[in-house]
Order: sequence, then structure tokens, then C-alpha cells
Amino acid sequence: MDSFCLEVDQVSKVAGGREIVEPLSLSLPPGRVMALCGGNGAGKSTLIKMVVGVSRPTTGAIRVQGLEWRRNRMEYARRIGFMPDDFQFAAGVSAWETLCFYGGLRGVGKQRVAEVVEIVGLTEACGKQVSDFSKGMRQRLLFAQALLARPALLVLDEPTNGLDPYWMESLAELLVQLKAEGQTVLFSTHQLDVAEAVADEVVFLNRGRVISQGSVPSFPDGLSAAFQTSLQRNRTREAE
Ligand SMILES: Nc1ncnc2c1ncn2[C@@H]1O[C@H](COP(=O)(O)OP(=O)(O)OP(=O)(O)O)[C@@H](O)[C@H]1O
Repeated sequence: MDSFCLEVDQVSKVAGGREIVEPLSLSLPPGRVMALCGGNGAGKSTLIKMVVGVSRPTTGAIRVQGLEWRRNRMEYARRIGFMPDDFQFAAGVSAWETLCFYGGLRGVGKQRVAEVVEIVGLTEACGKQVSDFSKGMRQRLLFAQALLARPALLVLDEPTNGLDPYWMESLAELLVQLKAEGQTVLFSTHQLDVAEAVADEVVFLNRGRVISQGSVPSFPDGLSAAFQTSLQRNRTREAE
């Protein structure tokens, strides 16, 4: 039995002739929730894409439940449920049909589709066309497809991006509920209040570098103050 659900071991990424993620290591035990925090261009999406196998690390290795993508692609992919940052659903189909389609691809039956629809609170709306959904409903639908196959690791890229405060809070509540049920989650966010409400562990990134990381209680003055301090410390280090 592996003691970590996710291990990122000295992973870096070079793209466009520069290092957009510097070598970094992270480990996430089962049942824990980790937030990747940082401003625009910090490297959050790049790291997430490497974790889910969409992009290859330039150096290092990533393991999910001890499996490496390059050695066990199919099995690795089966362990992960991914909610991308930007996704266009097919036009002219309902939410139910959409989820049945993705469920079919993953060998998931209609009973599980119905369960997931209920978990994300779309039961009443699932007969509607996705094109008529609000941004908050589309985010929930995207979240639902990530949950379908009961993944060992749920990876969410900016799940609350563009949501109004109501939807943001309800998505954060959903994450807290999943965490209580033992779901392991890695998610990225700009929103430190969301990270504070949901995560156990926080990793602050800035321009491709980890500038601070730790458990949420290890930042007693709050994540916003900790992020500002880490940024300042990093700037001083770079200036020296
Ligand atoms: N394929 C690529 N080629 C060159 N540069 C890239 C590539 N992909 C990302 N970058 C650059 O790497 C940096 C990190 O991008 P990334 O999308 O990972 O940041 P992010 O933290 O997710 O930011 P945001 O919150 O704005 O989405 C950015 O400066 C981006 O322009």
C-alpha cells in the first residue's frame, strides 16, 4: 500500500525556451486536499496538466498510487478525475446525455450518473440543454464528469473561476463534503479564501517556483498574509 496518493518528485517543465516550472516535489496522502495557489502565470495549470498526463514533465517523475504515467498510461488515467479550467460541452444535448456519454467512455453505468448528478445538485436541471446552463451550472457539470468513475485522485483546475459568490461558496461546500468522505483532491485557485475554507495543505507558486508550502493551520495569520510574506521573501532572495 502506497502511503501517498500523489507524489511529484523533482518535476520541472521547460516550454518556449524557458523553465516555466522549476524542479519541485510534493506529496499528498490519501484523503487530503491540496491547493495550488498563486497569481496569473504562476505555473498552476502547467503543473496540473503534468499531473493528469496531458503534458510531459521535462525532468522528474509523477506517481499516482505508485503508478507512473509513462509505464502505466491506461491505469494511471483511470485513477484520476480531471476538471479542466476551460472546456466547451457539446451543443444540443442535455446534462444527463452529456454525463451518460462521458460515463460510457469510462464504463460507468446510469446509476452512478444519477448519483453524481445528485452529489453536484443538478438533479432537477439535468434534462436541460447544457447550452442553457449558467456558468455555475456548467462548472458543476464539469465537476460531475470528473467524479463519475470514483477517481482515487480528483484534480481540479480553477474550479471556482468566474463563479459568483453564491456558486463559489456552494462549490467550496461540495469540496468540503467530498473531503469528509475521504476524497483526495488537488486543486488550483487564485482565491485564497477558497483554499482556506477547503484545503488541508497549501502550496504557493510564483513564476514557476514554490515560494512556500505547508498545512493550512501552519499559517496562523491566514493564507493571504502568508502569501504576501512569501512573495516579499522571494523578491528579496531574487534581488540578492
Ligand atoms: N506551452 C507553453 N509555451 C510557453 N510558455 C508557456 C506554455 N504554457 C504555459 N506557458 C507560460 O508558463 C507560465 C505559467 O502558465 P500557467 O498557465 O501554468 O500559469 P497559471 O498559474 O495556471 O496561471 P493562470 O492563473 O493565469 O491560469 C505563463 O507565463 C505561461 O505563459
